[in-house]
Amino acid sequence: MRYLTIALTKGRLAEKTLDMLEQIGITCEEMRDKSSRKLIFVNEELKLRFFLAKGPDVPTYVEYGAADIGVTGKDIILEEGRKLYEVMDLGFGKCRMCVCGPESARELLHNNQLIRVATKYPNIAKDYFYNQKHQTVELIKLNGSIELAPIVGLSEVIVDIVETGSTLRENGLKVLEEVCPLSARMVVNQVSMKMEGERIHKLISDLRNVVIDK
Ligand SMILES: Nc1ncnc2c1ncn2[C@@H]1O[C@H](COP(=O)(O)OP(=O)(O)OP(=O)(O)O)[C@@H](O)[C@H]1O
Ligand SMILES: O=P(O)(O)OC[C@H]1O[C@H](OP(=O)(O)OP(=O)(O)O)[C@H](O)[C@@H]1O
Repeated sequence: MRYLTIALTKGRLAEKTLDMLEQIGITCEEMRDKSSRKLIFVNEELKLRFFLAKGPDVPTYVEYGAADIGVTGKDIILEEGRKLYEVMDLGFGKCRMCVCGPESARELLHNNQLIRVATKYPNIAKDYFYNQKHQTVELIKLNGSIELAPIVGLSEVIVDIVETGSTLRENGLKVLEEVCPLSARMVVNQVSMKMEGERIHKLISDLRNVVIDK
């Protein structure tokens, strides 16, 4: 039996992913050790390999087959647009992709004006404004602290993730429009799904029993 390789997302989603795998008997304790610099872990007994990668790299590993399975956020899947199967909503990491800004920017959105939109997610923002709203905007790519953009005058609005809303509140911004709900998803390489279908379907059905909000 060959090893199945699973790519997990570093950061916020990692712990809950490991908890969920543990609930179905797949343990990889070593991965919880934050002081370790080791990148790949093997469970000999289950013939599984795991590694942690940056979110946007997970769909890349899965599309190329370097990982058979991946766990990452819906935001990343939409933004990266890779060829893969999204097989399951894992029910954690819930948040929303939103258009946010000061209250005063609301009318700019309604009047279809040419506005600047700062975001870490240019593909999601482009699809929303161009294909769904039919509004021409200028997109500005940022890499973090997106809420700064409308405060310092870089853009009129942002497209970003909102979870509790505290970052917006503390910076005097509001959700102006909702783009889509987000959560962690399991993705599968298209060839692996055919070649290793039985093992992958077993994993999916085991996970379904422990997923919150099925
Ligand atoms: N409040 C939140 N902010 C950002 N992402 C969230 C939040 N809640 C859940 N998520 C999910 O967690 C993933 C991001 O986790 P991560 O910790 O890697 O954050 P990041 O800030 O995007 O990464 P980085 O620090 O590398 O820029 C997102 O892709 C999203 O699906
Ligand atoms: O609604 P909230 O609960 O406040 O969460 C949303 C915030 O969290 C994320 O930022 P992150 O912490 O990843 O930092 P970053 O801005 O450097 O990406 C996101 O980009 C928002 O800024």
